[in-house]
Amino acid sequence: MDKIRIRGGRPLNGTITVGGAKNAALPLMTASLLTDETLTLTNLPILADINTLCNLLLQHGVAIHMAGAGGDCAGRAVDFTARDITNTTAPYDLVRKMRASVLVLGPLLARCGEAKVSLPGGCAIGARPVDLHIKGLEAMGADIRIEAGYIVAKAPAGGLRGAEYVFPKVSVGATENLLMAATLAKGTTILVNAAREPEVSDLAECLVKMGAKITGIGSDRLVIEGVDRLHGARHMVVADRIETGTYAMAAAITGGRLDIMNTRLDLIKAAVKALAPAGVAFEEIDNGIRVSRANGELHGVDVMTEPFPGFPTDLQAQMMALMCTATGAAMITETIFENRFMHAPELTRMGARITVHGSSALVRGVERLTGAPVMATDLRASVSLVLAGLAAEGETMVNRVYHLDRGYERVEEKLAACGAEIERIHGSDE
Ligand SMILES: CC(=O)N[C@H]1[C@@H](OP(=O)(O)OP(=O)(O)OC[C@H]2O[C@@H](n3ccc(=O)[nH]c3=O)[C@H](O)[C@@H]2O)O[C@H](CO)[C@@H](O)[C@@H]1O
Ligand SMILES: C=C(OP(=O)(O)O)C(=O)O
Repeated sequence: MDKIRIRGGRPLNGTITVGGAKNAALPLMTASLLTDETLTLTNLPILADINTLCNLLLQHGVAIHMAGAGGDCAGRAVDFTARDITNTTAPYDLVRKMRASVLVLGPLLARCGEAKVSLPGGCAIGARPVDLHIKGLEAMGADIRIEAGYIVAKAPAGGLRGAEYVFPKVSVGATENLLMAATLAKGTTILVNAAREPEVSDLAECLVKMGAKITGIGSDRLVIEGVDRLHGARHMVVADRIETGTYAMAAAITGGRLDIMNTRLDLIKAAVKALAPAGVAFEEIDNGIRVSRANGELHGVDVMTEPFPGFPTDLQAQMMALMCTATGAAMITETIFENRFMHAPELTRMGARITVHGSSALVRGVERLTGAPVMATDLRASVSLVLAGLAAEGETMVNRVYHLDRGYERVEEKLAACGAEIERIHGSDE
């Protein structure tokens, strides 16, 4: 397994380019199942999760080619063509590798009238149930049974029916599954208390380009009028706001200055609302954001994660790392996932003072962190350890960086280009 070695204490200065959002690219890729024409996605990031989903789509019969050329899906612009769906089963050995694979359920049910999708199972940060996906599709007339670890779903003879579904809690994935299913349902679907994340809106905008009839995009009430079929389209994946926020915190934690390009300030409003009082300065520049410390010092601020437009849970671990060396204390409360503080004991190994009480963690700032060998446990925890390593005195070795590769493209290269002393150590696949 690869490791990442960092020698910290150097301010980052330079330019970092942000890729397309992993959490937008994944649902956008599954939307290709809704039409027999070609969906071309541009600004597609090169990530492990993208490749995993490509493998899943290929076994459904989706043809995947570099736009304008043949080949795999490692490029930036990729054609997805589901002319004939030859298999409606998403097997455990692929789904368990990437939970978002469950997003093929709605499209397969809508296009083919059936789907057999492995239950994704939990992951490090929580149980990750899919009951809301199932209940919403049942409201649209689907007959769904759980058999031997699989979701076995069948649409009514005439296809899925439009329905009004009120989400008992906000769910990004369930909103996306139902949104895609509703585009081809008979009649109108109203999704109430729908997720408003920019990645959901990006999916909705792509579906509209494909011929879907959707109103309320960006709100928590989506109205979808089903159509008989969707056609191909070309869509650019929205910038990754989590990558943007991560690199903003990299600038802040090292006391440097970064120009973060191919992204927008409005995508990280909630993060800015928390970081500005902490002493981080943001300036909008052409096609990006300039980030540095406002006046040298960082101050502890309290943060609570919430569904969009609140503070993103996917930036919580990075914020905790930043608060470790801030003056004063910070109370960080995680309201979305039940086990998303696994970075805390690892940061403590680096000298951080963190006390976890249930869904809250109290961080008391220290003068300086010290480098140490640490273990990545999940995607965002891994990058929070990289951030801490950039600021720490001495050497930090981050183990199990396969977690990092799920959602960050060439992170060590991007940081090294801005002055970080960071390198990847390729390990055996033990
Ligand atoms: C690929 C992708 O887009 N992943 C994102 C997506 O995950 P994901 O779509 O899995 O997250 P959800 O928004 O669905 O989860 C929010 C909460 O609802 C719960 N829940 C979810 C579904 C369900 O059927 N039943 C249920 O109880 C979850 O356990 C969690 O506690 O949104 C999360 C919250 O913004 C982000 O952290 C993930 O990065
Ligand atoms: C939790 C995340 O992703 P996933 O839902 O794919 O696990 C994430 O992107 O932080």
